[in-house]
Amino acid sequence: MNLTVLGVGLIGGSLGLAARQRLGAEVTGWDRDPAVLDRAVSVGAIDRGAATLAEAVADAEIVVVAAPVGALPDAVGAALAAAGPDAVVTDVGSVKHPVVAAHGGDERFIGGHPLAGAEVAGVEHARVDLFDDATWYLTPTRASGGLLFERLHRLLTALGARPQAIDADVHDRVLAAVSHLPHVLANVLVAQTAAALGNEETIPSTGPSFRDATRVAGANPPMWADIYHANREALAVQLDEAIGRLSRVRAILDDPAELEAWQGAVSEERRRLLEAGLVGGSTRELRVAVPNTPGVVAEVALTLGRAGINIADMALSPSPDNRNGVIALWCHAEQTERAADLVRGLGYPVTT
Ligand SMILES: NC(=O)c1ccc[n+]([C@@H]2O[C@H](COP(=O)([O-])OP(=O)(O)OC[C@H]3O[C@@H](n4cnc5c(N)ncnc54)[C@H](O)[C@@H]3O)[C@@H](O)[C@H]2O)c1
Ligand SMILES: O=C(O)C(=O)C[C@]1(C(=O)O)C=C[C@@H](O)C=C1
Repeated sequence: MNLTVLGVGLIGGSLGLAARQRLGAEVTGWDRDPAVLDRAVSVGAIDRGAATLAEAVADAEIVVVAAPVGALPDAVGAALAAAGPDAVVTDVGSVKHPVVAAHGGDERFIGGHPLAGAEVAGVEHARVDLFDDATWYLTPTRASGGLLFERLHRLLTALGARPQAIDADVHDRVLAAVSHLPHVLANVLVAQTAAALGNEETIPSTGPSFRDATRVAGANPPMWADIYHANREALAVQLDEAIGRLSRVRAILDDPAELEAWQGAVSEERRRLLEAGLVGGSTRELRVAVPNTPGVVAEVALTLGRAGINIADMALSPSPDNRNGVIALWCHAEQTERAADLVRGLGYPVTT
C-alpha cells in the first residue's frame, strides 16, 4: 500500500510508524518544514521525504493530512488537486467543520480525527502504539465514495484503531466538551495555582491529583491556539456552562449534605461516561442489501456511529451489474441486534 503523510509531526509520524511496521506500507512524507523529513526517516516514520506536496501525493492510494487545524482546508485542497482519481484523502484535525465545509463535496475526501495523542509535539515523539484501541472519528458526507470509505476504515482498523462515523458538527460539539474544555481547565488550574502560590516562601510539592488534572496544560501552543479558535462557538458554550457549574459549587460550600450528593452523582456520571467508550468481546456479521447510490455507506455508518455502535470491520460487494450491493458489517455481538434494527429503520433489508 502506498500511503502519503502531509505534515510529519507527532500524529503523522505515529501513523507512518504504525503503517510501516504493522502493515508493511510504503510511506512517503512531505512537511512544510523540510528539516522534519530527515528526522522522520531516521526514526522510521517514513520511507522517504518528497521535495514537493504534488510529488508526495502523485502515486498515493491513501493521503493523510496531519497538519495543524488552521492549515487543513488549503492543504487538503492541494492534496485533492494533486491526487489521482482513485485516491482517498483524509485528515486528522481536532476540529472538523472548517475542512469538511471546504471539501465535503469531493467524493475522495473523508474527514478524520483520532481520539489519541499526547502533550508533546514533533516526529521525535511519534509512537507506533499511539492509536491502539483508540476511537478514530470519520466524517463521511453524502458525497463520499463508499469504496474509499471502506479502504480508509480497513487501514485504521488494521492499525489497531476503532473507526466511528460521526457528523462533523456533532463531532465539534462533543469534542468541545470532552477535549477542548479539559485543556482549557488544565491551563486555568496551572495559572491559578501559580498565581496563588506566587507569594508563598516555599512552593509545596504538587500532589498526584494536580499532576493528573494538569498533564495537558500548556501543550503544543500553536496547535491548541488553532483548535480553540477554530471551535470557538462550541467551546464558548462549554465555558459558559462550566462557569455556571463552578458558581453552583461555590453556592453549596456551606452545605455538607449537598456537597456529598454532588460528589456522589459525579462519581456515577464518570463511571457511565468511561464505560460508554469500552467495547470488547466477539463480533457478529450483519449483511445489508443496498442500492448502489451515492451516500449509502455514509448513511449506514453515520446511523450506527450516532448510536455509539462500533463497526469493527466492513466489506463492500457490488452486484455484477453494479446496480445493488451488499455491505457486510462486523459489530460487537451485544450490539448486533440494535445495529440491525437501526439499519432496517433506514429501509434496507438486513440479515444477521
Ligand atoms: N497532538 C494531539 O494530541 C492530537 C491528537 C489528535 C489529532 N491531532 C491533530 O493532528 C494535527 C497535527 O498535530 P500534531 O500533534 O502532530 O502536531 P505537530 O506539531 O507534532 O506536527 C505538525 C506538523 O505539521 C507540519 N506543518 C505545519 N503546517 C503545515 C502545512 N501547511 N503543510 C504540511 N505540514 C505542515 C509541521 O511542520 C509539523 O511537522 C493537528 O491538526 C491536530 O489538531 C493532534
Ligand atoms: O492525551 C493527550 O495528551 C491529548 O490531549 C489527546 C487529545 C485529547 O484531548 O484527548 C487531544 C487532542 C486530540 O484532538 C485528541 C486527543
